[in-house]
Order: sequence, then C-alpha cells, then structure tokens
Amino acid sequence: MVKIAVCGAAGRMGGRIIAAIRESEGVELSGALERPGHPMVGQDAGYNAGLGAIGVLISDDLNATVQGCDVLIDFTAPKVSLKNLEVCALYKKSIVIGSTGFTPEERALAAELAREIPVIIAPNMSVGVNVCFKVLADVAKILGEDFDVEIVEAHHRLKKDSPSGTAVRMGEVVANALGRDYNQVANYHREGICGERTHDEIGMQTVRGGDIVGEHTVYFIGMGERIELTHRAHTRDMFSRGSVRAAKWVVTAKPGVWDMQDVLGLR
Ligand SMILES: NC(=O)C1=CN([C@@H]2O[C@H](COP(=O)(O)OP(=O)(O)OC[C@H]3O[C@@H](n4cnc5c(N)ncnc54)[C@H](O)[C@@H]3O)[C@@H](O)[C@H]2O)C=CC1
Ligand SMILES: O=C(O)C1=N[C@H](C(=O)O)C[C@H](O)C1
Repeated sequence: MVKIAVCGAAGRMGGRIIAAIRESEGVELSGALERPGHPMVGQDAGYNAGLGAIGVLISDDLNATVQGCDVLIDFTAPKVSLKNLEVCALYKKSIVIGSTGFTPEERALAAELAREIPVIIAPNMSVGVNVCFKVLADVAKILGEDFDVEIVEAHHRLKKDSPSGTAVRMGEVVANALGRDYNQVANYHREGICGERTHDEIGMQTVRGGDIVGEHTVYFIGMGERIELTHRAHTRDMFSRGSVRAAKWVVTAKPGVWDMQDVLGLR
C-alpha cells in the first residue's frame, strides 16, 4: 500500500487528488498539508474533496507529514514546491510536483535537489496532453520550416501564472523538434507597431476567464492551409488521476527528475 500525502489540500487540485486517492487501489491518504494560517488547518481533508469526514485532518506540519508518507503529491506554487522537495530529499521520500510557473533557475534547483530521490515534475498530468506532447514533435518535424507556430491557452480567472506550464512545454517540444531554443524564440507580447513576424518565433497567447479548466491549441500555419491541434480539459479529474498514477510509479523509480512521459511509457 503506497502512503500518499497531499500538499495544497484545500486547493482546486488538492481536493480532487484526495478524492482520486480514495477511489484508487493500492494507495492510501497518509496526510494533508496546507499553508500555516490557512483556515482549513485542523479541518477534515475530506470536506474539500466532497467526501465528508474521512478521518485525515489538514496539517501545517511539513516535516511530520513528509515523514509519515511514502510520496508527497504537491500542487501549490513553485517556491512552495521547492521547499517541499528539499524536505522530501532530507527524509528520502519521493515527490510528485504538479505546480507550474517555475523559472529556468528554479527548474535547475529542482534538478539539484532531486539528485538522491525520485521526483516527478509535470506541468500536465493528463494522458491526453501527454499524447499531444508526443505527437507535436512528430508534426513539427514533418511540417518543418514552412509553417509558423502559434500557441493559445485558456484558463479560469483564478490562475496565477501565464502562460500555462502546459503551453510552455508545448512550445519547448516544438522548438526542440525544429532545432530552436524556446527561450530565444518565444514571443509573449505583440503590441503597437511590432513589426512583421520573424520566421523562427513561436507566439504564446493567453486567455483568462470564468471557470475554464484548461484548453490548449497549437497552430501550424502555412500559406494556404493550417493544422490546429487542440486539447480541452472537461474537469480536473484527469489531472488528479494522473498524479496518483505518477505517485504509484515514482516510489520505485531511480533518483532524478522524471515526467509523465516516463510514467506513461511515451518516451
Ligand atoms: N500538473 C498538472 O496537471 C496541473 C497543474 N496545476 C498547477 O497546480 C498549481 C495549483 O493549482 P490549483 O490547485 O488550481 O491552485 P489553488 O490555488 O486552488 O491551490 C493551491 C493550494 O496550495 C496551498 N498552499 C500555498 N502555499 C502553501 C504551503 N506553503 N504549504 C501548503 N499548501 C500551500 C494554497 O493555500 C492552496 O490551497 C498551479 O501551479 C497550477 O498551474 C493545476 C492543474 C493541473
Ligand atoms: O492552473 C490550472 O488550472 C492548470 N494549470 C496547468 C498548466 O499551467 O499547464 C495544467 C492545466 O492546464 C490546468
């Protein structure tokens, strides 16, 4: 039985992950974490999951919660996730990180902290998006230099980071397939007389509003035709099911940073 603790337990994802753990075989919820001072600290973790009382109280004691689990699932924010990773490394526990918005420097620090424990960091835990990552590389390679690439993502009004981690990963996959450096060719901002589009750039556009769960479209735009690859999330439950699948996988993985392509065997 894999003991899973959830960090961000009062959040939109935290509640769904707790529900997914309760529905899954071979795993149990060993703990639930929230930030110190959060009003749900001390409350039963089942309430945010729509389960009623399940006998696991939300705690703000990171060290004790990590020591009591085999793997921590963390859907919070980059700086919080890095602290959680540090504590998991201290106690030799695995961690699954779903948080997005990491800077390149933070991603490098995560890799450093992951030297001695198995870590999964994935901007999107759904099977569908990870299949998109896989096919995007092939589509970009086949279409080559004659198609301009633009990415548009849409999320709910409460999302704090932009563009989404999924959109950034899509841009990285396409840029790599075309032999480009994403950090050099990503164009996040077009305003005023901004000049003609350069050949190599990848436009990154963001829509925020309402309760959109998560939508991503990659446009391959040629002269006379275009291809659009779109993924639409209907609920958060495929993210939460993916995170539990990742937690069961990572506890027997070798140390280092892995992602959902490894969990799903898509490499
Ligand atoms: N990888 C994936 O498949 C997905 C990733 N995400 C990402 O997950 C993150 C969280 O998303 P949501 O759940 O929608 O956000 P949210 O804001 O609803 O939940 C985040 C939770 O973390 C808690 N938190 C903040 N600091 C903390 C600390 N020091 N210790 C413990 N808990 C702390 C907050 O109080 C909040 O309850 C975002 O970065 C989002 O982009 C969201 C959905 C899917
Ligand atoms: O904040 C969200 O909600 C989501 N964030 C992730 C991202 O930034 O890619 C994954 C998903 O799109 C939902």
